[in-house]
Amino acid sequence: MTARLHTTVDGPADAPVLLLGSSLGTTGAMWEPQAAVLAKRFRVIRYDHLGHGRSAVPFGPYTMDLLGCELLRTLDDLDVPWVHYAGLSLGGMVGMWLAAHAPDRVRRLALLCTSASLGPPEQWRDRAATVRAVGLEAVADAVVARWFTPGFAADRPDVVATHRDMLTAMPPAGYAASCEAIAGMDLRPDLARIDAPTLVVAGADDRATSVEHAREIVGRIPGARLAVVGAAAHLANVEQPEQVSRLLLDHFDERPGDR
Ligand SMILES: O=C(O)CC1=CCC(=O)O1
Repeated sequence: MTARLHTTVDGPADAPVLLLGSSLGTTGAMWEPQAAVLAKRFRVIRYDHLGHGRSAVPFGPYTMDLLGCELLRTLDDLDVPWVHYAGLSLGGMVGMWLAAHAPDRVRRLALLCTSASLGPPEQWRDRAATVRAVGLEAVADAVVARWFTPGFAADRPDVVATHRDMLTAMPPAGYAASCEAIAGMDLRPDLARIDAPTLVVAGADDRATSVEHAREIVGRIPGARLAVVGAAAHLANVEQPEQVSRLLLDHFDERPGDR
């Protein structure tokens, strides 16, 4: 089967690949605040999750295994043997899956505003049912309210509107099927197998995946480090672009002894 994920590529062809995975209800455009600065040092590949943006939208429900296998297939198609990987929220969940199930493909890992188990499952199944029945408008205000702090939302209504538009443009079937992947996810038993050096980043004001979720991941991945970004909600890379870019550049710098 050919890969079904839409990708965009920036940066030098001979630079190490940095693969960026985005949040539920967004596309690779979510990484716009980091793309140019990261592309000076890396070949930056952004992908849209299955069911999102310009990727294929097969029938759901999806699972983390499906999302992860689809990404592996995409790397095979692009002839990319290994990557550095940074993922936010759903992107981080897929990153944990990838680093645990295909350790030879992930050299260094950054997990932002994410969780290894984000219950209760019923809440995700309810959201999926609502979106299938009446579309994304029905959930958009509540979702976007968790993406940004109230102060940022008041200062930058333009940024909020751009991201809200991204969310409501999602194919409802793909968004709903992805909610079901989160409902069925428990990556906690996989985390001890991750051997890629890992940075976990939390937004201090993130109500979707709180600092406690980050601490749980740090506690289970050997050697993982935690960074908490102040004045940031769920889309911390959008709200605090410079801080997050700096954390990623520092973390993905090649170190002596890297595989
Ligand atoms: O959409 C939300 O409520 C927050 C979220 C959970 C996983 C993800 O990618 O976003």
